[in-house]
Amino acid sequence: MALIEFYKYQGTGNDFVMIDNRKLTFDKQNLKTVAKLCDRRFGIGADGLILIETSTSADFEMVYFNSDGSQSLCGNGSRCAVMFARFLGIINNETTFLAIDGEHYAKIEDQIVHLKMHDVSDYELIGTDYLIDTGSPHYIRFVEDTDRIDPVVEGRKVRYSDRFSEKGVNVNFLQQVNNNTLKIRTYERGVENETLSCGTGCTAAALSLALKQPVNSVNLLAMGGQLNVSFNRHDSGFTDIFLSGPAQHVFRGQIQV
Ligand SMILES: N[C@@H](CCC[C@H](N)C(=O)O)C(=O)O
Repeated sequence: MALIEFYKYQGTGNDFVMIDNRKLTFDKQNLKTVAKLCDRRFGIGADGLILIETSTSADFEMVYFNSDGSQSLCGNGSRCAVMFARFLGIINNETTFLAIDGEHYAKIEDQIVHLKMHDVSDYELIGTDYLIDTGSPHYIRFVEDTDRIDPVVEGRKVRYSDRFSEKGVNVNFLQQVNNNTLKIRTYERGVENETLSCGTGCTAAALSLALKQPVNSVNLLAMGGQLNVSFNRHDSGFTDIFLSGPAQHVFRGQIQV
């Protein structure tokens, strides 16, 4: 039995258990422990778990796990990790850190974390839906009214379809509110449920709107709050993509595992 000290953070309702693992005391091969800590009944409860570790090439490394123990890039988790790294005294208001897809720059301004995402040059049109990888793969579907769909039922149809069942995909439902505003609901693989917000999903959503009309800054109204995605559009794709929004400490504690 070990006693683990943790912090709980949330970014627009996407919630994470955060652990300072600079001394490598947390065994990250033990995915059962990851899943247990994220369990909302038998553990702390979270959409994912993040370890902050040291890096030789950047300010720190963020190691992200979905609540089932699988790994990918997490946009909201990255924003929370930046806030946590500042709390730990590793950084001030600007940083370059490592995530599963490589290096990211971020800055904190007035409690808002601006996270630079990698350039996106590729997408696929599937009927009227889009498939865009923003560090994690996102299936995008525009709908009339996001309040009138069940993201779990509809999301699972796509996520477990023949094409995606093996590796999974996140499924986003978008409703266009005005020229540069989208309502969004997301079914996340690895959580296998709707989450209140998904940063890489909001990024993919904003880029998909830009594929339909000229826009370079999009407001995303997620179930757990508001995010903004800004970018430059070129013939070859999208650069200077920033995901911006709040990230907050919720509570801290200790748990026996
Ligand atoms: N909530 C995240 C995305 C986390 C990864 C995703 N579930 C996947 O496995 O692809 C975000 O804010 O980007």
